Amino acid sequence: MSYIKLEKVKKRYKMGEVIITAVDGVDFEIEQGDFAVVVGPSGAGKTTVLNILGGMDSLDEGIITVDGRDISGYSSKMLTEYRRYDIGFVFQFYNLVQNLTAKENVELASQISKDPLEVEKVMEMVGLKDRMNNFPSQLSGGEQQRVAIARALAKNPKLLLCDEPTGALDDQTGKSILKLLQDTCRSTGMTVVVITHNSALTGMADKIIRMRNGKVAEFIVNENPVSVERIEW
Ligand SMILES: Nc1ncnc2c1ncn2[C@@H]1O[C@H](COP(=O)(O)OP(=O)(O)OP(=O)(O)O)[C@@H](O)[C@H]1O
Repeated sequence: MSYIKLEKVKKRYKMGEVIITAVDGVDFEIEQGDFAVVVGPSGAGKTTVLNILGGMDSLDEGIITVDGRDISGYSSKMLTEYRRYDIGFVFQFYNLVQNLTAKENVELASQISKDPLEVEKVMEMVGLKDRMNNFPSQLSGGEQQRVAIARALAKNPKLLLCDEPTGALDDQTGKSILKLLQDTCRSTGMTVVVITHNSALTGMADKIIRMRNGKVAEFIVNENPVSVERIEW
């Protein structure tokens, strides 16, 4: 049994009289410790899949199993716990609390975890040991994203979900963030799923899920993922 398994997952949104099928029968599997990339054009359904996988949205049909548990059958209370303890999220625009320091932003997450990692260690992991007491406005975009990653990692989640984590960053900074995510995946064995519209990222992934019109257009198992440094943007 795979660590993550989606079977015939469907999600529709009703906009007045119109029904939009955002996810239209999606199947894929990801193993524990995989670095997986979900790639595809705008509107393909990538964010919807990630939100469902992270317990932030419900599905209409299908089954999602994570670590042997059928989360598609979860009540809203169970989903809250799932989000709190099992999932780390990283967003495009960091979503940091502006009047808290970098360290305090990370502590916020570790405080609600059952089995948190040590905050100072995580700050060191993401390369921000010397910037812990800075506020978000005193940090560059790349550094703010490192804080956001530290915040997600500090919870010690089963799954790290990243929605366009480099979308607001220049190419070099984006690469350094991807390197951090890939290194974290390799060194901790954490399962990482990254959404992107940038096909260049596929070379560094173990699993590539290419989406189009709410469906999986292509699923690739990459036996020889390369390091970020070798990716051409
Ligand atoms: N809350 C919502 N209400 C109505 N329609 C929605 C909602 N969320 C997503 N959709 C629609 O579902 C489809 C898939 O959207 P989704 O955001 O998952 O795509 P995406 O691949 O992540 O695109 P992008 O790269 O632009 O973020 C789109 O047509 C979108 O307009």
